[in-house]
Amino acid sequence: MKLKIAVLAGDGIGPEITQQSIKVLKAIADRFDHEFEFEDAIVGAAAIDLLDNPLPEATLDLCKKSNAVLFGAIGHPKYDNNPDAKVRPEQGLLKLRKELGLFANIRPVTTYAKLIDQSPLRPERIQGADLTIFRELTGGIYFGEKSTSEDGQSATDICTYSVEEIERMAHLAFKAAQQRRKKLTLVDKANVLETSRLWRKTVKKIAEDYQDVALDFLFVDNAAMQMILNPKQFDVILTENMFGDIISDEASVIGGSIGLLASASVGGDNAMFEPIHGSYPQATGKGIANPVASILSAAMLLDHFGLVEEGDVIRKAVATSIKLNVCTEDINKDNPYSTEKVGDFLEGLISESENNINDENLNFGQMTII
Ligand SMILES: NC(=O)c1ccc[n+]([C@@H]2O[C@H](COP(=O)([O-])OP(=O)(O)OC[C@H]3O[C@@H](n4cnc5c(N)ncnc54)[C@H](O)[C@@H]3O)[C@@H](O)[C@H]2O)c1
Ligand SMILES: CC(C)[C@H](C(=O)O)[C@@H](O)C(=O)O
Ligand SMILES: [Mg+2]
Repeated sequence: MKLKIAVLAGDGIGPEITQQSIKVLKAIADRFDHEFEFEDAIVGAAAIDLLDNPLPEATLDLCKKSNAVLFGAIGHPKYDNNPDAKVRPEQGLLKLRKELGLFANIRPVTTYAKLIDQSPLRPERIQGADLTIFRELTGGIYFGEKSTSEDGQSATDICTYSVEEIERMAHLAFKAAQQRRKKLTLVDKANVLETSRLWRKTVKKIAEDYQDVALDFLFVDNAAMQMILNPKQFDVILTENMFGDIISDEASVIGGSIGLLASASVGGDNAMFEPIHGSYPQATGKGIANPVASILSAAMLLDHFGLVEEGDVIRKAVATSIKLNVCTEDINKDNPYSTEKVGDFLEGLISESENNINDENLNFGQMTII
C-alpha cells in the first residue's frame, strides 16, 4: 500500500519519540512491501517561534493532502506559565483537529503482565483491564465562545453540543462496543449540565439501534473514582471532550505509564495518530521519554488503513520489549534503555523476516479497528 504521512513532530519530546515511530513504520514498509512517504511540517511552539503561527497554512495544507498525520506533541513552559499569551501552541493542535474534522479520539488502555506490579494500583484490581475511551474531540467547552471581561475580573468558556455531534460519536462508540465486550458506559455530568442531559437523551435513543450492547451511565466524578477502584468494569467509555481528556490521563495509571497510551483521531477524510501525553518538557533531549505511545499510535494508523496484521506486528514487538524489559525509565527504573535504543530494538524485532516474536501470554487487549 502507498501512504503519504505528514509528520508533525512538534515540541519538547515530540521529535525524539516520533523519530522512533518513523523507524518502526519504515521497518514495516520494508517487511510488507509497502510504500510510506513521510513529509515533515512545523506545528506548536516551534511554529510560533518561526512564523508566529502555531498551525501555519503550509502545515495544514500538507495534512489535508496526506493520507494520515503522525503527530508528536506540542507545548512549551514559556506559554504554560504565561496566561496572558494570546498565541499558544495548543491552538495549533485544536485548529488542526477542527480543520481536519477529527471529531472522535480513540484511546485504548490495556495492561501488560510485566508491568502489573509497577502500577500504584493493586495487581488484582488491574490485571486484565482492557478498555477504550471514545472522547469527542471537536466540540464542547474547548471550542465554545471564550471571553474575558474588560476589567479582567471575570472570564467565560461556553460548552455547546448539538444532537448531530453526539450522534456521530455515539454510533462509532456503539460499533466499537459490538466488536468488543458489548458494553458501553456514557460518562457525563447529567445531574448538573444541560449539555450532559442532551448527551444522555441522545445516546439512549441511539442505543435502540444497538440492542446487543449494554448501555450504562456514570457521572464523571464517580467515573474518575471507578477508574482506579475497578477499571475491569469498563469496556467502551463514551464521553465529551474535556471529561475524556481528564479520565484518559487518569486511566494511564492502570497500564503503568502515560508513555504507553496511544490514540487515533478520526472522523473526516483525514486521520491523525498521536500519543495522549504532552511534550514532557523536562525530558526534552535527555533520551528518557518513552516512545511506545507514539509507536502504538503508528500501529493504530496501520489498523486504520486495514493493515491490521502489520499493526499486530508492532503491538507484538512492543509486548516483547516490555516482557524483556527493554524499556525507558518510566517503566524500567533499574536498567533503563534510552528512547532511541527502545526504537532500535523494536525496529530490529520487526525487521526480522522470520519474526520469532513469541506471543504466548501476551495481552494487547481487544483492539478496536477503526
Ligand atoms: N497532545 C499534545 O500535544 C499534548 C497533550 C498534553 C499536554 N500537552 C502540553 O504538553 C506540555 C506539558 O504538559 P504536562 O506536563 O501537563 O503533560 P505531559 O503529558 O507532557 O507530562 C506529564 C507527565 O507525564 C509523564 N510523561 C509524559 N510523556 C511521557 C513519555 N513519553 N514517557 C514517559 N513519561 C511521560 C511525565 O512524568 C510527565 O511529567 C504543556 O504545554 C501541555 O499543554 C500537549
Ligand atoms: C494539549 C491539549 C490541547 C490536548 C487536549 O486537551 O486535547 C491534550 O491534553 C491531549 O490530551 O491531547
Ligand atoms: Mg490531555
